[in-house]
Amino acid sequence: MPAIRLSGFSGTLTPFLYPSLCASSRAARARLRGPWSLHCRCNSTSSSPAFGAPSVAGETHFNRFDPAPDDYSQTPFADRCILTVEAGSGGHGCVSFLREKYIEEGPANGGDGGSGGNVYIQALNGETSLHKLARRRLLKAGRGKNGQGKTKGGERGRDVLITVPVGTIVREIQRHDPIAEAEEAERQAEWRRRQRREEEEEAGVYTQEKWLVFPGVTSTELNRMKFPALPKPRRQQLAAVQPESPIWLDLDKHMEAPMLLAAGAMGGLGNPHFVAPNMPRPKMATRGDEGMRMSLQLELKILADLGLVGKPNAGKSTLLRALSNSRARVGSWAFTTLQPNVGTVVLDNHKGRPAVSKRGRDGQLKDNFTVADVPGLIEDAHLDKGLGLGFLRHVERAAVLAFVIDLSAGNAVEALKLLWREVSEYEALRGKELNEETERRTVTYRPPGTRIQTTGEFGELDQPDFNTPPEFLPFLTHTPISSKPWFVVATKADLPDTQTNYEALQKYVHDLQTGAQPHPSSRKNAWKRNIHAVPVSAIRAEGVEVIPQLVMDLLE
Ligand SMILES: Nc1nc2c(ncn2[C@@H]2O[C@H](COP(=O)(O)OP(=O)(O)OP(=O)(O)O)[C@@H](O)[C@H]2O)c(=O)[nH]1
Ligand SMILES: [Mg+2]
Repeated sequence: MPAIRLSGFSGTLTPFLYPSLCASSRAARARLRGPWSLHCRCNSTSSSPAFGAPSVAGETHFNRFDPAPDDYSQTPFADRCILTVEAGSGGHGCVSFLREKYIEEGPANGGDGGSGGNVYIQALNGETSLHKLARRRLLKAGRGKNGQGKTKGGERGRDVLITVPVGTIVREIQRHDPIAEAEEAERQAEWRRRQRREEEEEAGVYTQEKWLVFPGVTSTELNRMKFPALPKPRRQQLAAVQPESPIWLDLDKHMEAPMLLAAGAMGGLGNPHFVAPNMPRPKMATRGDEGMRMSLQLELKILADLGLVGKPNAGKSTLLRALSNSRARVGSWAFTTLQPNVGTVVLDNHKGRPAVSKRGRDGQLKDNFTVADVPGLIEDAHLDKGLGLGFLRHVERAAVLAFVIDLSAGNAVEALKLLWREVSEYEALRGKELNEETERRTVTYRPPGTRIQTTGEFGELDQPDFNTPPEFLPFLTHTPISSKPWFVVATKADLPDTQTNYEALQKYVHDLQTGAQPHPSSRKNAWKRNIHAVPVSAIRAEGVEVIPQLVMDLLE
């Protein structure tokens, strides 16, 4: 990583914005810029009006960085939704008998019902939002087809695949699992049988939800019919790889293959299953099981490389436009941005191929990075004021944070301190939440090999198997926000009388590095190395060209 010293840094960045602050050489500036420059930004500065020249009164001059309020594109976006998923029900078994010439009363040949479709989930890099799922609300896998005569099994139900963006968290809210209920009922019945010391199987009875009978059976015949004991509740073999309940998934990586969420229910049994010496031609089959139903809460926490944190109207969206091809909405009022925008900054050395030389968080070579522009943050945002928590959630996952400060809107140092106060209050809240969650998981976790046995009225309590070594739950981890690398983007530097404000900010940032000032988050392990205050004019795309290099170095 090329060493960037603050003194050299400040001098090399400022000549066109603040010529008087410029002290050091052009060579240092070239070193800082690195081999990259922005893919699409280079000639945009020349098209902007001359630096410092006041715009002609009455003339409306719009460009990419200072667009008209209605010049934006907004892709539909949702970062949370509640979804009900239903695994497919099984098809019914079939009651049928062989019919052939010269065979008067053929044997039973009803096929089994097909099993229901499964529900899968997959996090994909191409997905960006949960809005499609938010609209659907209920996703149902297909029901298995019924069995048919001539021992033809029913067809399987259609599977359902839920595709979500990388960074989605899936939490189970509630579930209705008919098989688990049937298993529980079976366990209770077993226990009662054992109490009465009855070894022999109890004869079954006719229940409409469980049994299907031959269509020609009359009600008197049905009353006299003997039913075998109901078969034990069954699950597909696939159900073994289902995540344990309650589901809590953090899909923070691109998934090559889908993951099973809920396996479809088994189909019913055809009448050949009930052939017995005393019942050679059974006139009954079982119905297919009902599919499992779950309510899931999906939450997308954007996994951008750079998160822009700033007060409303600070110029975050303009900065995103200046850095990437984004068409985020820009307006001269607070809360222009109501939902996060993500832009991609492509690093290009103008040789037709990307300059790939840095490795990202996952060790992969990176030729671009993503920037998340989130709604502005006001005082007490951590108490959910303004758009508060809704956006702080996204900041939490960015690898690097850029605090965007409007130099023309009062004391820049105070503004930076306020932003840090909100962010660190949020961090404290999250820490508490995480501890509670870790505790919750510790209590409910049961190591593998533990079996539930049933004795006593409510069944025997869980008896951990002490012979198998316990498997520890992975700790819930997250990088504290304050220990993430960060820097300051002092924007609107083109406006008059912003120089002294910038100088004060720069001095404060320098003092943070040297330890002369405490870190604004007042945390112990807060990031203090390589903090820079970059003056930019996003509206003219000036000064922003050093940001990609800075971000790539910090990402490394
Ligand atoms: N002079 C000047 N004006 C700027 C600059 N950057 C942004 N602005 C203006 O500041 C206003 C707010 O810009 P936005 O980019 O919408 O600010 P924001 O931080 O995204 O605002 P919210 O989405 O409301 O949080 C707009 O009128 C911009 O034209 C700059 O570098 N110089
Ligand atoms: Mg905005």
